[in-house]
Amino acid sequence: MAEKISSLRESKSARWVVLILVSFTMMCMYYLPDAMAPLQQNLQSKLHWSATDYGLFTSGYGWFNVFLLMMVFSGMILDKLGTRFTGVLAIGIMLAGAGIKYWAIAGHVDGTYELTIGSWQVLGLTPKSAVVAGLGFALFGVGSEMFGIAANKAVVRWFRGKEMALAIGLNTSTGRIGTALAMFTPQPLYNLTKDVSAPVLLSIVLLCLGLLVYLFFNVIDKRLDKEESDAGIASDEEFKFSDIADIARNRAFWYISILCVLFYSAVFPFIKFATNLIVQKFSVTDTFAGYIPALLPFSALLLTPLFGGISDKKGKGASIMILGSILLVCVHLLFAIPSLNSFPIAIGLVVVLGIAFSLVPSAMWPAIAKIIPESKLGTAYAMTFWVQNWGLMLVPLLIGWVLDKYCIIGTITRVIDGKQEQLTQYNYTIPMLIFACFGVLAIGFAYLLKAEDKKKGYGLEQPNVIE
Ligand SMILES: C[C@H](N)C(=O)N[C@@H](CCCCN)C(=O)O
Repeated sequence: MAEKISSLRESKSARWVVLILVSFTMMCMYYLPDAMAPLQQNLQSKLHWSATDYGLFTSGYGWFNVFLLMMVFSGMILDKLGTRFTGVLAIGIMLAGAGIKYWAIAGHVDGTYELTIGSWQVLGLTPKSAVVAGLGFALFGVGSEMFGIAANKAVVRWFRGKEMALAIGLNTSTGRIGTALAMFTPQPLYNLTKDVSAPVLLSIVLLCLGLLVYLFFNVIDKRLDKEESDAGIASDEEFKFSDIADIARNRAFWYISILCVLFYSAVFPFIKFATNLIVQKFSVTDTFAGYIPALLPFSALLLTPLFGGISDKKGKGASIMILGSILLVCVHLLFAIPSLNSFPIAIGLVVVLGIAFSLVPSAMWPAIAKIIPESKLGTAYAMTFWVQNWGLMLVPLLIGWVLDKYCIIGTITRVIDGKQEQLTQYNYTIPMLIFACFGVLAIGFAYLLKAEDKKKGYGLEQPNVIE
């Protein structure tokens, strides 16, 4: 009997075109989450956001994902309706969220909120603009996470048994281009327009471009479906509720998910505060300070596919996660030392953080595909993202609160757009120690994962490529 194979999937060029299309959309989507980070001080002077308000707005990304279990629904939608429909739906949701965020940051929302439950002051004179922008970001977060799991599943579908980790690495890397652009462009855009919302508008344009490109992917992916059904190859099994229980029973899955929340909690929220940290600690200008954290996605951009390629050929996935977590701790501890304040040190540390940020994701995302069958992969990625979103939601809140409560060291007067503005000065030692603690715990879970792999034989330390 003739072997049932898909010629489209076997075609290297078709696989790589698919990867380019999905990754381009990923890049467009990664611009918005970090686009406000270089403008933290401008948000303080223009919209009167304190560090706590900025932390609240930043935490918005996870609100709906965490509390409304949106990612679990996203995983179900994905496993039931497929990557094409889910991807388009996700981009639509991101566009709606970005629109709300733009409206709030463009200055259409005035006044403050105060919310007290019993003796607990939940919101104390919080600018409405921060809350509404946070709600927009929350909606964007739903779409962004939904797209992330759809993209992962699409890449795994096209690359399983091939260059899977390399492909996931390249896909993640193009996301990093979006993050790097988000760090380089907002200050120049602001200097040009004097408008803090200009980067959000740019993100809306990028999302529309991403949508167009994703529609091209849909055309090719549909051809693969047709080819597989003509060849009698079964399409993915549909989502079942028992999938969640099956995945939740897998100990290795929990080790990866906990490692994921710890590791990413020490990276993404760090990026959100990094420009301000560098302005405050290393005494450089806002514009220049924004360029230093941009080195992080840049180094990750080059190294993630490199490490992905290495783990495809040589394996060692669990060990790579341990090494990445160790580097993460070293970087944050060195950032915490007050006397290390010369800016070449900041550059070096950010580059090393970029290495850590390449090692762990390049091994972590393919590892999930090794321990969970493909039919449940959408749900599994969704569950991991759900755990991770707790960190993405709570950690910025914690850091913003800690900064305002324990780290204020004074105020300075600066002339911004011809006006004298009072800007709060912070010492970032405690936040950096908090980030380092997440890293220490991440190392522990990476070791547990390695031990579990040895016991169960998932092959995390084995190569991915089947020659
Ligand atoms: C924030 C999002 N949930 C996330 O975890 N992003 C990861 C995953 C990338 C996987 C891409 N195929 C990231 O490292 O950006």
